Amino acid sequence: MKIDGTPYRTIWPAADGQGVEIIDQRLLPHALQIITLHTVDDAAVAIRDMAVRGAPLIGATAAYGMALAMRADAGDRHLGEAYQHLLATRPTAINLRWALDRVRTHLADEAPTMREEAAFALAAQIADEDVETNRLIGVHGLTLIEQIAKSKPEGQPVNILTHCNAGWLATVDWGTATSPIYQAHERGIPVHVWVDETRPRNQGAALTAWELGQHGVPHAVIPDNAGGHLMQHGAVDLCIVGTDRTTAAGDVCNKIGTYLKALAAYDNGVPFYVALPGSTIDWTLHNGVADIPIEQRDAREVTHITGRTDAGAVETVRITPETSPAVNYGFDVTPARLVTALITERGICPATQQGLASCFGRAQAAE
Ligand SMILES: CSC[C@H]1O[C@H](OP(=O)(O)O)[C@H](O)[C@@H]1O
Repeated sequence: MKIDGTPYRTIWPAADGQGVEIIDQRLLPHALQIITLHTVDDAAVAIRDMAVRGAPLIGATAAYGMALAMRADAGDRHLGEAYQHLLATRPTAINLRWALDRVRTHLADEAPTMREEAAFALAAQIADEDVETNRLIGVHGLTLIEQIAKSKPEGQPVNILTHCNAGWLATVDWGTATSPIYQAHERGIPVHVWVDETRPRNQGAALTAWELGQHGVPHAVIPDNAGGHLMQHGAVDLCIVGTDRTTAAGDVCNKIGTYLKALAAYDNGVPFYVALPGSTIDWTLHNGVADIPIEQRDAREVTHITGRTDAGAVETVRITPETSPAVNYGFDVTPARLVTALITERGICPATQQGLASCFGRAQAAE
């Protein structure tokens, strides 16, 4: 997508061939800072510390991390060490393991002398595939927005609620949940987005709002707890969120608070869609609540908040008593029964084992 009119992706090989460049998302919306990753550890730190985040972008960054590792040492031992080092960064987004497995499998068959070039080529391919996959998610999701638009008075916007950031900043480009929104906006369909701020890291307030503003998409940032009220009063036509891992049975793991939004949607008869690429499906799991590992992050993300003063200084301040402990679960799991459907690059899929298997041409594994 564009930033101040200039096309960007979230990750790309440096022009001088000396590294991989990323947008450091920790500084948005206050500053646009591009940083260069030179080593596999740079990539691991960028994922762990959320300079890059979002399941597909985590996967692409890990793939480039493996390439940087091969540049330093293409031996079998280092291949395995790099895999484990990157895998240990964050536990929930399945795209991390998906990308690492794909790269390790590909490199295992290569002579060490060929691994650096092969790894960078595959990382670039993974990035390019992500862009096209997300564009297709938008194409299919657009049909849902078009259907609702037809039922509304002329000029009235389709009101869409989203949670966290499943935008182009969470992927290499387009985003997952935002791709249908961007494509509807670009076709002149009036849309308005309710942007959950998404405590505690405020990916919605800081990233989704910034993205939508850059693209001219009408939106409003809302407290996480406002969505149910808006749904009760008919202000939400549909919800579209992303996911970090979805089971073969359609249970959806996403940023903490998604489950509560799905419950409110279910109670108010609001369609609740989840946008995802096939790479975010964990075909080995069927019970998301029981089996998906939920990342617990530093309590400081809850006890402190970062913002920019009116004078322009970016500061982090404490918002809780020093004596009060805090607990920081990063994700929750929405059972498939609360999901209207899954928007994928293959089309709109039922959130069922049979629906996903059919969409992705897979034999149904026994539960
Ligand atoms: C398209 S994946 C987006 C997904 O990732 C976010 O988590 P995080 O910012 O912690 O990486 C959030 O769950 C989004 O829905």
